[in-house]
Amino acid sequence: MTLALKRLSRHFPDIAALDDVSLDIAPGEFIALVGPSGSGKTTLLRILAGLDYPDEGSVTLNGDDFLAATARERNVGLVFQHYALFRHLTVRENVAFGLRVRPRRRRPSRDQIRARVDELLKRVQLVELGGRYPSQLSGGQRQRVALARALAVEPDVLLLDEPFGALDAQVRTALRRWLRELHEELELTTVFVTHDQEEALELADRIVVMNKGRIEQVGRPHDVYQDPATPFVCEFIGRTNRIPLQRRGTTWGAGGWSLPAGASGGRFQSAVAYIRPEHLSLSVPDDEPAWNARLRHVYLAGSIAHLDIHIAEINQTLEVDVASEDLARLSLVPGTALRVAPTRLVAFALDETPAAQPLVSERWVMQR
Ligand SMILES: Nc1ncnc2c1ncn2[C@@H]1O[C@H](COP(=O)(O)OP(=O)(O)OP(=O)(O)O)[C@@H](O)[C@H]1O
Repeated sequence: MTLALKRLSRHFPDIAALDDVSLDIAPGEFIALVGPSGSGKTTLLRILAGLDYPDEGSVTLNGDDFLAATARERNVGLVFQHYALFRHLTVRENVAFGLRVRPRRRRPSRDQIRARVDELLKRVQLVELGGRYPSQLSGGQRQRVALARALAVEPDVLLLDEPFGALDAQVRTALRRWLRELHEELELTTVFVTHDQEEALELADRIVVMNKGRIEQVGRPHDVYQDPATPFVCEFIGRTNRIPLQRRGTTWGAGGWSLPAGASGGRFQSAVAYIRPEHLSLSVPDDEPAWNARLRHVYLAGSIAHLDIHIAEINQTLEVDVASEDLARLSLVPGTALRVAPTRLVAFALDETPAAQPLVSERWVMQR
């Protein structure tokens, strides 16, 4: 039951909300669409829901034209951040709604609807609240009712747009784990829009990173984090340090540190390296290339400590993560002198055309 999106574009008068987007979604997959505000996530979801149409491109479900079907004909379940429940209906009536309004020949009997609602309320852990009205529920409970209502019609695809966006951090974390379990139990196919890259990394089978209406990268969370395809993905997913590199004969470097010979970069003169905070070694032996750094601040965050280190020779402050238990072992206190080098980085050579945005022309990875 593959949902195939091919070369979708959606133009508004002054912007391309979607620009040549292609994506195959496999049955049972949990896909997270991430990207900054205005990158096209909601537009893509609305097109799948039948609430908007592309100017170009196609969407097929098992080869059938999905766009030719109306929103009602498509068997999709929808939950939005503020998906208003019907205020005058109880929780049970809200959940039953999608089944009650079906055309008579497809409508289940009263008893079937009652059984289905019972089962769904059990699933979303709201059995005892079935008689309440939406105004008598917490935000998290309301979103669970909205999800039960979306699931009532046994959708082929579940579409969620920031469903937990308005909830506080703790409720959000609990609900996202619960959603993932529900997705697996019911063997759903889910497309989930979120601003929150941590949520996406934790939940999804694959992440789709969007930027200005285009897909920058599609991949498993670990791969996108570990092997970002573009500078945008490096900066958008996870934390990172960005360091400009200069060409030095056959190597690349910055200050007293250089990339081992054999690194790529061909004909280019400048490049940028992206280094994750956990990919910096703080005690490099004297005979290996390194930066001389000084520890500025230590921020303890539970099991992890975030450090700010300053490297005068490149005039940059970098973020480094270490396990909190290593702080004492490595005598890490503000003012400590360190010899620092990356253990892994992703670098992009930049074309020196006089364009405002230098073009990325080559990408390489160093791993020690
Ligand atoms: N009906 C519309 N008319 C004109 N422009 C629109 C319309 N709908 C969306 N846009 C524009 O298209 C772009 C993509 O919008 P979209 O809502 O898909 O982004 P998004 O990634 O979901 O953003 P957010 O995370 O803020 O919800 C934005 O620049 C938006 O202003």
